[in-house]
Amino acid sequence: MTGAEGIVGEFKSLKADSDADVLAMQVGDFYEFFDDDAELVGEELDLKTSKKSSGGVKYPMAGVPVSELTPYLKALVERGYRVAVADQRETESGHIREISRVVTPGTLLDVTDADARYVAAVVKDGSVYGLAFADVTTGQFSVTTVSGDDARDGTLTELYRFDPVEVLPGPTVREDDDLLGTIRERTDATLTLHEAGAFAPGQARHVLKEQFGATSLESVDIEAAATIGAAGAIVDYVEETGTGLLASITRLQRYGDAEFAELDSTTQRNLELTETMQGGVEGSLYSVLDHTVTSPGGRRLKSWLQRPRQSRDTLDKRLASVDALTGAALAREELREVLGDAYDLERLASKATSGSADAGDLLAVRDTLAVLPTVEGIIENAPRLTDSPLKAIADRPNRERAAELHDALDDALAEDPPKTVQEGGLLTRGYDEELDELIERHEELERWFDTLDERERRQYGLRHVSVGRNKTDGYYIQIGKSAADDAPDHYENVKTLKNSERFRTDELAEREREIMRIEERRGELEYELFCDLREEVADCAETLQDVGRALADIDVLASLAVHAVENDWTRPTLAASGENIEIEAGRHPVVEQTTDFVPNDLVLSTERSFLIVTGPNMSGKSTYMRQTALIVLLAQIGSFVPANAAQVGLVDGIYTRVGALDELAQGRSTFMVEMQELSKILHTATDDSLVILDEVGRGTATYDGISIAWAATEYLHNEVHAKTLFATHYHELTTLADHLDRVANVHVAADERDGEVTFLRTVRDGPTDRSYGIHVADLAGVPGPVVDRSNTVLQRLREEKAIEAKGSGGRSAGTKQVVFDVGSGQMTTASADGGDEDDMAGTSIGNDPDPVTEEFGEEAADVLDELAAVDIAETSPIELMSAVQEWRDRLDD
Ligand SMILES: Nc1ncnc2c1ncn2[C@@H]1O[C@H](COP(=O)(O)OP(=O)(O)OP(=O)(O)O)[C@@H](O)[C@H]1O
Repeated sequence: MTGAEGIVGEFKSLKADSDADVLAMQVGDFYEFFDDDAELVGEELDLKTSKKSSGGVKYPMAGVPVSELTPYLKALVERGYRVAVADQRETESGHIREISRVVTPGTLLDVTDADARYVAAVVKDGSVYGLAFADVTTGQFSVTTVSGDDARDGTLTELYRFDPVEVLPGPTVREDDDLLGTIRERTDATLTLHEAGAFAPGQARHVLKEQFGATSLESVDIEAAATIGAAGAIVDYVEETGTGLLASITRLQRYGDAEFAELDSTTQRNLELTETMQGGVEGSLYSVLDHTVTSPGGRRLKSWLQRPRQSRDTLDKRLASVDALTGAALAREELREVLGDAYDLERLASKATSGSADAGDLLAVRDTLAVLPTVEGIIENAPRLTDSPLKAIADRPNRERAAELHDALDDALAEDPPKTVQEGGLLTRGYDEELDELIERHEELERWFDTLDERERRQYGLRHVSVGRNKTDGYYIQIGKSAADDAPDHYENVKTLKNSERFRTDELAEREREIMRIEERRGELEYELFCDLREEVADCAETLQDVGRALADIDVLASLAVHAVENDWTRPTLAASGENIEIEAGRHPVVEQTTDFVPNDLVLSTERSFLIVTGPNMSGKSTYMRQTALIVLLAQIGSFVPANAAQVGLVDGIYTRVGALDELAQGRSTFMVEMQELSKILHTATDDSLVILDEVGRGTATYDGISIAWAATEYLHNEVHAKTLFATHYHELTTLADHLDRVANVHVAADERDGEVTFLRTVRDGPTDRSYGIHVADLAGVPGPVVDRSNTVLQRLREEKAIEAKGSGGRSAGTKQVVFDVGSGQMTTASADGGDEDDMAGTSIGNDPDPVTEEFGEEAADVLDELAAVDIAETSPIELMSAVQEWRDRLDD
């Protein structure tokens, strides 16, 4: 087949056999795109397209030189396309073209950004979800199983955390439009429908055994079929792309709930861990905390922040290392300087295993391997560091193997190798005997050519003579026009130029043949030797990953130490779950960077586990609550914390409910989101969790809001027992402290003098004595009549309703039945001796209903009875509203 149509036909049939969006087909020295693909590439990459016409049909066509394909591939894949590459191979009967690989977002190796690039698989098996995440650029491969009531949410949280670039949904996930839609919404990932059979547990198990070996698969002990399916599908997929990346995936890591403290995607966003609510990195906790000097270090710090730990042992080790590093300033700075020379070893290992590493990459491997012993030396020379767990981190990798590989690379590689690997110049003298001979002979021949003009001049008395070489003419002797007639007879004229003539001789031709033969052989041999060397590096992938991870850990720990020293942070004391959280002079790690921060104390204990935080707008309630969450989180990644002293009873999860900024864009009402988040917290938090609620109930009518906030407080206090901070402007809620054992009030103080409010930023015990809402409106310049009218309306509203508070679950004998009268601001209580909830509900308010009947009549007494019988926790706000409306109507009659 020749001509455009033949090639286009071949292109189309190869394309039809692949499931790629775009095909790049090699035709000689170019990769060509034809037809629709040419148009797409032309448009997306601004590549010039031309028309090839054949047999009356015109085909759009675009091409890039073979050596320049990579950046185009990368650009296409980053725009979400799957690109198949068909290479041309010479055979005895001509050339054939075959698809050699399919590059996809999750299998793109040539990346420059520091972030991890995960391809994820999600499999659903009834209510159990299996998840697998592979970063082919570093060989990281993690799997987990999510089950239980909130499995779906948990799955989405994991996806949010890993933020994959490509997701392979399993067959049942594909049928779940809702889930698929949410995955699309939550990640920017390309969804790829990989062959359904690959997700089947039997086939998946087989593939995993092939990849990791039967024993290591057993030791990882994955039980859920869904998880096996997800892990197997990824391995199968990566293999199918043909990119040779599979070899970099050397270890299967399973992680489970118990290891990490729960930190759902909402909380990660609310606490602005790795990006701010507005979406930028600047201003996030990560941006403030990051002093790492390598990109793997930065990646590691980010993942620590997203995955706080629960294991005291792990955390104590990290803290001890940070502690040692804070006290060894000189060694710490030396370490950071040396680490600065380290490259991204995990990524380099992947490049080696996929066969795409060039000589520069192998030099980077060598140089990074050299960092390890230097790091060890620094640790050994600093007694504080030697005695810390840092030593064990540096000792973790197989150092002997790493040293051997380093030496092998050092012996082999030339110091300044070319970018391409097929032109020679990659390896040093003394590495290979044959190569040395070739190089020597080559240099001899070069010398012969270099001195040829001089010899010819001398021998034949020639003038204006020089020797040159170019691609078309090869070597030649050039004589200026004026002297060209003097050329000896055996000179064969090969070209006439304007001012000169070019000649060749038999001897020159013979030497030229030899030098070309040598050059070809040298290129081949160097390439072979280089490939062997690259193989050797690939065989050490696991060691390289270990070294890379150890260096990244040390980088993060040193970074945490730097931040602690520069910001006067302190080492927290970790205590068992359930123990107190006590913070002395705590600060907000991000706000303190830009503000003259007023530190505050906090105690959350078993006796005082629920704090209602009140205070005017802008006084610092949110900041106080967030700093508490962040201090706990920092302690649970093994970092020092912004406080004078801190004891952290480890938590099993941090849950937050604060304002939702971006949900409206996703078509859900703000209030709906608020309630969904609250619901999730009430369902999942435990007595070992930390819960932060910021103005829950604000998104709806005031009394609906108060009712919900009231009931949620009771539920968290009575049922969940989580350590909770709840900021509210409903200062009616502050009375709960008098009646729920573990609830206490704190407020952020403000000073009001001569109509001027000064924010003191100091947190004090007790509730605020008054609401400043209208006052703040006044300060903000709201017109006087509106402010005055607001005050009148507020008074009127206060005369309207009464709310009932339940005691500690109503279970224990002698609990109090509490009624808060919003109008008077008074609480009345009634004993519910030994009764269960129903008995209690039946108890009427006040000690004696008769005076009510006497003064207001029977209807009023009935209404009060009904009011007392309402179970707030079980009644929807709407029902409550209509009941109140009905009571009012009855009392008005
Ligand atoms: N302890 C502190 N020291 C210094 N500045 C603080 C402190 N706490 C808060 N601030 C500053 O006050 C500003 C307002 O704080 P924050 O948002 O926490 O108030 P808030 O009481 O939650 O307000 P609102 O009720 O309106 O949501 C913050 O942006 C911060 O700059």
